[in-house]
Amino acid sequence: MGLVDQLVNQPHYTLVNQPRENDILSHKELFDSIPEEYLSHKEKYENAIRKTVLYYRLMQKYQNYKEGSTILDETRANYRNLVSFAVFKDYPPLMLHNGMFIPAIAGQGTPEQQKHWLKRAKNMEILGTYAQTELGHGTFIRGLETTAEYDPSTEEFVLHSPTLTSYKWWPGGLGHTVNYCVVMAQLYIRGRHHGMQPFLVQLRDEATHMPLPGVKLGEIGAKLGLSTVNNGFLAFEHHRIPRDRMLMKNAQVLKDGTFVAGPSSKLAYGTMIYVRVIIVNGMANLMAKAATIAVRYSAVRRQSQIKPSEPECQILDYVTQQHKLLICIATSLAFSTCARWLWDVYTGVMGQMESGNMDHLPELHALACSLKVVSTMDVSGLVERCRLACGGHGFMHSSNLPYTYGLATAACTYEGENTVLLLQTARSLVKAWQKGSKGKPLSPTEAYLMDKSPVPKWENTLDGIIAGFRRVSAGKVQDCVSKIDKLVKMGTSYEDAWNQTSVRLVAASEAHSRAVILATFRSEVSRAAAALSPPLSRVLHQLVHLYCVYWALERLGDLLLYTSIAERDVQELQQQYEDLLQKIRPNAVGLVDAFDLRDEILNSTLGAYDGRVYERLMEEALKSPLNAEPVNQSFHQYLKPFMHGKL
Ligand SMILES: CCCCCCCCCC/C=C\CCCC(=O)SCCNC(=O)CCNC(=O)[C@H](O)C(C)(C)COP(=O)(O)OP(=O)(O)OC[C@H]1O[C@@H](n2cnc3c(N)ncnc32)[C@H](O)[C@@H]1OP(=O)(O)O
Ligand SMILES: Cc1cc2nc3c(=O)[nH]c(=O)nc-3n(C[C@H](O)[C@H](O)[C@H](O)COP(=O)(O)OP(=O)(O)OC[C@H]3O[C@@H](n4cnc5c(N)ncnc54)[C@H](O)[C@@H]3O)c2cc1C
Repeated sequence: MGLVDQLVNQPHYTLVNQPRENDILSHKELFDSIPEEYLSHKEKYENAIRKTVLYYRLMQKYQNYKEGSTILDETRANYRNLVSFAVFKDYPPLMLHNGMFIPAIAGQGTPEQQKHWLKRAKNMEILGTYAQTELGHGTFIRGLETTAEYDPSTEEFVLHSPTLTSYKWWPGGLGHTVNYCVVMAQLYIRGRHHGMQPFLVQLRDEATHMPLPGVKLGEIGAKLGLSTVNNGFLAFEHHRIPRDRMLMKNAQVLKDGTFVAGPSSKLAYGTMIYVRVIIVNGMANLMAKAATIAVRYSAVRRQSQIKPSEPECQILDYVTQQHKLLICIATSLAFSTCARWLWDVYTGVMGQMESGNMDHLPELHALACSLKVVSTMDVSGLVERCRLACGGHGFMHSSNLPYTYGLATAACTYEGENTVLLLQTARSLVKAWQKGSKGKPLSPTEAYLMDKSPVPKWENTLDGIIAGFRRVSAGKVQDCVSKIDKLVKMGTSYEDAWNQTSVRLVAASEAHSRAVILATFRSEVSRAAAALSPPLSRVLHQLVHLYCVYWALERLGDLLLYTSIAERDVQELQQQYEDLLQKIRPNAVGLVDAFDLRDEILNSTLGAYDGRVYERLMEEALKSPLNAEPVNQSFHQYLKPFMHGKL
């Protein structure tokens, strides 16, 4: 399928745009008569639960969950991600149920455990989340304090939260929604530590929903965004669970307390790799949504004149507006192509691991970390740019740009804080450099690090730019290795040398990510474009070209340091960039229309297909409860006495 065909015909579109009678979005009871901004914190949550139940009942009715079709395939189709944007401006309270609870069982449970628990979870008979982070630790997993002590006399695990900082803190849906969860806890058997293991724990009575004895639950309070996700806290007071509740696909605990280690202790972290891979595609969706809103609004909004003799122009005709927004279209496509490529890498490595081959897990971990970071970092920044590009109306909740920013920026922190994950990829790059320097073969995505050929003459072509980014990455990695080696030779410990080099390591890791993304975007579009009409192929290649030139101009300093790019090349690149803006401008609206995001999914006064921006802004304004009466009671209660000197 061609690239844009993929956009328009992705499986989720068959679900979302299917004939009316089966169209989830045609059920208007899913939508709010009163904008949720005017609800209280508690009402927002209760309304989200109301819509969640409706939404999942319709999903179960309309979506063809083929028995055996894994949640991974369904989530990959993305329809849940997009359709849920229609029903919930923020994520639903059950985001973690599908996003991590089910994948954790699928990835960490034995076949028997999967058979029993996946069925109940997918039928929504039980609702779950993934509880790893604690009040005191999120990044440093080895520092997590929740314990699971095995008692062979009763064949049970005793879960306990020894300190306030050991309280599980953040898991979505944990506060009041779910009744089960996968808890990551430090396993101890007869006083011996066996690392972090996953446990499937019932938290609430299935009939009364009351917390079970020894389980303390609550929600963590108001946040920047995701106000309906019901992030909560959880503490255990010597809470006992049966032995068969440890998810034992990788490591096992036998009845007598014998611990059987899995092929790698890091397999317990597998759910995080899966989610990082999924997040890249989620970012592509958020970017498509924000770009559609901002580009359509920029085609409707007329402001000021380019020539005094002419009427006010579309703000999209300002080259500065094109500079702000056309990269957003390209970015969405870049991350959706990279997401599919990364998903294929992920499923390939998972398949190899099923047959015991762990060789490619480190490369997958490094790729998942780096692409999760760059996609969340770029999209957060560009969604905010879309908001700013819409002026005052972009600041309205009814534009849906502030909510979209909240969804994007949250992903910079969850599933691995971005700096920490870039350092993980840097760890892989330094190891690759050291390995390659000994003549050992490197993984496909890191092999370029060993290109010792002389720096070639710079070329202002896609090949030239991609090769340039690889030179930057290799050069940065080499500088990091040299600095670390130099510090160690001066007597600094490796760990301190690593820390003192960490700013450069993060930059090297980002450079590597950009080299991977540019190369993947370019090759995936070239492959897809072959099946497309020449005009469509041309505009997609223009977007790839724009994306590569944009990032070359954004990273000029690095290119000047590590390649032979010269001043005249830079002048030419800048001109290429401006020419591309001019070429793409006529197709800008058509390109965002090709994302095919229905009005219900955009949920935006500025981005609706009919362009009735001003009428929609006024319609939304009149929904404010304050507009129900001409004089608010506070005038008589406070202002009038105050203004008359009586308060
Ligand atoms: C719109 C966007 C969304 C779209 C839809 C999304 C749908 C999904 C819904 C869910 C969304 C949100 C909910 C968020 C849920 C969470 O946040 S869950 C909690 C997430 N927490 C983390 O990610 C913690 C981050 N910390 C870590 O991963 C580790 O602590 C860290 C890697 C930072 C360090 O681990 P250490 O134990 O200190 O290990 P090191 O010594 O650094 O490394 C040891 C070796 O292990 C390898 N490693 C580390 N992690 C992994 C892994 N995950 N998989 C495989 N291998 C791993 C590492 O490379 C080292 O290997 P080496 O020794 O170099 O060979
Ligand atoms: C919206 C949202 C939803 C979430 N949902 C869940 C969930 O469902 N389940 C769950 O288990 N967790 C969840 N989390 C928690 C999330 O996974 C953690 O917040 C994340 O892993 C970061 O850990 P932390 O908050 O402890 O930050 P820290 O790790 O304390 O980071 C704070 C700062 O310290 C820096 N830092 C930390 N370690 C290092 C290091 N080694 N080197 C350099 N710098 C470092 C970081 O870069 C950062 O700048 C969620 C978080 C958010 C925001």
